Formats: sequence, structure tokens, C-alpha cells
Amino acid sequence: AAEWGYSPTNGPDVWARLFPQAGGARQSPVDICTSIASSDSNLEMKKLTFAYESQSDLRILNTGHGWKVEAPQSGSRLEGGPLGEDIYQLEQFHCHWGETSAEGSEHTVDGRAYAGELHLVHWNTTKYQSFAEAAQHPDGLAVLGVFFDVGNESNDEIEKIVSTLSEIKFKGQFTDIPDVIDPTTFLPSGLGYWTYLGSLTTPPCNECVIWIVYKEPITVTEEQLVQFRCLSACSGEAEEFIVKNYRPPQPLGNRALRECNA
Ligand SMILES: CN[C@@H]1CN(c2cccc(OC)c2)S(=O)(=O)c2sc(S(N)(=O)=O)cc21
Ligand SMILES: [Zn+2]
Repeated sequence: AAEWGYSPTNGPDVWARLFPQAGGARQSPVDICTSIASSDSNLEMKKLTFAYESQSDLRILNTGHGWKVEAPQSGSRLEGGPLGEDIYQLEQFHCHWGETSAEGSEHTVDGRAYAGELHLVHWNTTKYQSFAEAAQHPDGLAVLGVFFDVGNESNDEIEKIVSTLSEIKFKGQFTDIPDVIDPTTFLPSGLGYWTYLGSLTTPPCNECVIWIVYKEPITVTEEQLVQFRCLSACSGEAEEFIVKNYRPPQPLGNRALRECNA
């Protein structure tokens, strides 16, 4: 099948031709309209809790659509909040960015885009036997979204990612991150979030994701984002830089958008 991407000929506007789910009624991302977010009291009751391990030698790869760190963590647990009684386990994390820092996030807040967005992808190990199986069910995945704001302090954890990007310049290349990575350090200090039922934001756009988007952004530097944009979407010498890899907001429709101010 023709390779999907983010250009006018293979981007979000034409994904539904190749991937029918992309035209569904519970697609992601969405614009988070803060005035309609209902602060759902029982979300406060069932506090969202997470426990991650620190891991070294995690594999990072250039997928052609960005970088992705494979972090299958059988010891990790994400539970509570909107996740009912099920336990979700970290599988991978990656991020989305734009050509300039004026754009780049997938979710927007009252129409405002951030400079990028980190996604920590988890799957429901209570109900399903594998990630691939979980991705076929409406409650199969839980993705934590964290916005990037551009500031003067570089983010040390992101720097561990940036320092490997020169080794995975081309699509298909991968390397191991020598540093110890603790996914907890990617999370903001304020743990308030919005949550709604949505989808993968890339093809095949499966409608299998419980989204949890943190309200507070983390800070990265312009230089760190510049390094992301130096990744190549091609495997060969041709240089087509991955300068943008975000899907624009999709209709929320009649979905509930709930918030929890932790
Ligand atoms: C290409 N899609 C990414 C990789 N994955 C993938 C790859 C192959 C098949 C597949 O079918 C389910 C999923 S994934 O499920 O880890 C995710 S999650 C996600 S996001 N932006 O919504 O957080 C993007 C991708
Ligand atoms: Zn993503």
C-alpha cells in the first residue's frame, strides 16, 4: 500500500481512503475545549496511579514518521482514573512535532497548539494477551499525552533521546540508549489531566485508545526540537527531513471530555 505520511498527497486528509477507521466517530487528536470539560468527581476518587521502572539500553528507532523508543515494561503499571479496574502496561513512547515551535502538538487546548507532544503508549494486560490484540478493542490502549513548551532549560530526559538521533538519521535505523531512562521524569509536576475515548493518531487509526492528556506542559529547548527535525523520513541518501508529524484535531462529536485536577 502507498506509504502514509504527512504530506498533501499521503497525509491526514487522505488517510481515510487507505485506512477506513480514520474516518470514524471517535478519532484523535481533538481540540480540548476547556469550557466543556466536565470535572468528573469520580475520576478524583479513582486516582490515576503509575509505576515505571528505570531501564537502560532501551532501543530507539527511526520509524520514518519520527523516533520511537520500545519500552515493553512488564513491571510498569498504569491504573485508576478513567481506566476502570484494568491495569495497563507501558509498551513504547514517541513524540510529535512541527516545522516551527508554533505548532507540533496533536491535541490543542482551546485552539492553541503546543510545540510538540510526547505519547506514552500502554496496553490493557488485564483483559488482553498481547499489544496487537489489545489494539483491536475499544479499551485496549491507554496513551498519556504530555505537551512540550519551548523554554531555556533543556529537558535532561529528552536530551538522552536527542543524543542518540545522529545514529538513527535514516528510516529503519535503530540504536540502544545507553543512559537510564525513567518514564516518570517525562511527566509534569502538576498531574491534572483531560480524558476522552479516541484512537491512534496515525494509521491504522484504530479506535482503541483511552486518552489521558496532562494539562501542564514540560519544557524542552528549541535546539532539542531542531534535532528532532533532522531525522530523515527516507532510508537512503535522499534527504527528506521529518519536519512535521502531527495529525490535526478531529471532531469530538458527542464524546464526553472529562477533566481531573489531581
Ligand atoms: C503507526 N502507529 C504507531 C505505532 N503503533 C502501531 C504500529 C503498527 C500497527 C498498529 O496497529 C494497532 C499500531 S502503536 O499502536 O504503538 C501507536 S500508538 C500511536 S499514537 N500517536 O496514537 O500514540 C501511534 C502508534
Ligand atoms: Zn503519538
